[in-house]
Amino acid sequence: MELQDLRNRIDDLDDQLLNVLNERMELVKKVGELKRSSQSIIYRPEREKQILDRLEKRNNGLLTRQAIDAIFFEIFAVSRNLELPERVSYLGPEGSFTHQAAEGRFGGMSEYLVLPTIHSVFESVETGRAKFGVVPIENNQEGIVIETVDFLREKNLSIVAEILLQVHFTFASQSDSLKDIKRIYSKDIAFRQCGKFISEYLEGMGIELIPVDSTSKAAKLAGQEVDSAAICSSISARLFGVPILFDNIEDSDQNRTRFLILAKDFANIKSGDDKTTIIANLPNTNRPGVLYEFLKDFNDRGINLTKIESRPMRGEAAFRAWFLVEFLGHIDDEPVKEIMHKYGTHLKWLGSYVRIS
Ligand SMILES: C=C(O[C@@H]1C=C(C(=O)O)C=C[C@H]1O)C(=O)O
Repeated sequence: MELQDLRNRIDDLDDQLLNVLNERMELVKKVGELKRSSQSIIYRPEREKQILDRLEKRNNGLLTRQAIDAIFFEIFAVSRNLELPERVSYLGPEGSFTHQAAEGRFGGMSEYLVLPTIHSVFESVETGRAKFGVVPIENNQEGIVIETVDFLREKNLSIVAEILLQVHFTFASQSDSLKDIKRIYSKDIAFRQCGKFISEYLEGMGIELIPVDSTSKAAKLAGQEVDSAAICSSISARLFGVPILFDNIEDSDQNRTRFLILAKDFANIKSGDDKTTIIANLPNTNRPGVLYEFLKDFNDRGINLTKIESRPMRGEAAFRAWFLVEFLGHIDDEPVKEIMHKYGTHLKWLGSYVRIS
């Protein structure tokens, strides 16, 4: 078939797609009206998951699950904006991995509020300046993001969903020869995560490694100086127009960051494959076995714990800790309810949401 024939057929299909999408939007609009009249929540991650799972099962074409997710997350985001535009804040700067995570879930059309600190993201959601906030919570090579964990306890926000992002770093510079590069900008954590690339390609060349606040700031600087380079995300290299010389330069291809979407007073309906996050301020009984007994309650009920992170009780002279605890299951599951009831105000429920990781 000739190129023009193929393109004509693509045009026909696009016409059909456009009609079907418009038809879908009509239905979404009606759902929006129903939700508004019953004051219910617009964003339903568990419904979106159900749609994606169903499509994956039905799929017999070239599209991978990842591709289906990417296309449909965009459709969902456009739909939600039609139901009610909702602003999303995220930990910036633009081009950060959190930006990438937020856009992956809320699409290119949402209104974004770029904020400089994790604290300001929490605050924007608390004050209602944004409906949703996106923050990192952990990296599987570097561990927990302490600021996020501490604000989860301090503030009164709910976890709506989690996002998992595979972290890839690129080496970007306006110079096309490594010999001409005098300095590399990046975040200290990124220098660490790309140690092998740096020692194999750049050692002994007298190149200075300069840590800056964010990888997108690194990209911005590398865009202003021809003899500099940045180790940054591909999204920020593109944002600042710095050519990418090497892609995926991280030591480990297992490098993933987990992000949380936060909102005020949000509760998901059970999806059947959920995760729950709670804060445990266990009773200060001064007897052995308090933590052991708490964990045993999960074990006895066959609840799979996925994380326990210990943090200090600030403002006390004693060395006491509180815990961020995550497990598989939903707050409406009977065994989970039992534990919540047993410990009462010692536990704070942050959310039950569709499990991704
Ligand atoms: C249309 C709805 O609202 C939102 C949009 C969805 C969609 O586009 O299919 C799905 C879930 C919600 O996040 C719905 O709840 O069904």
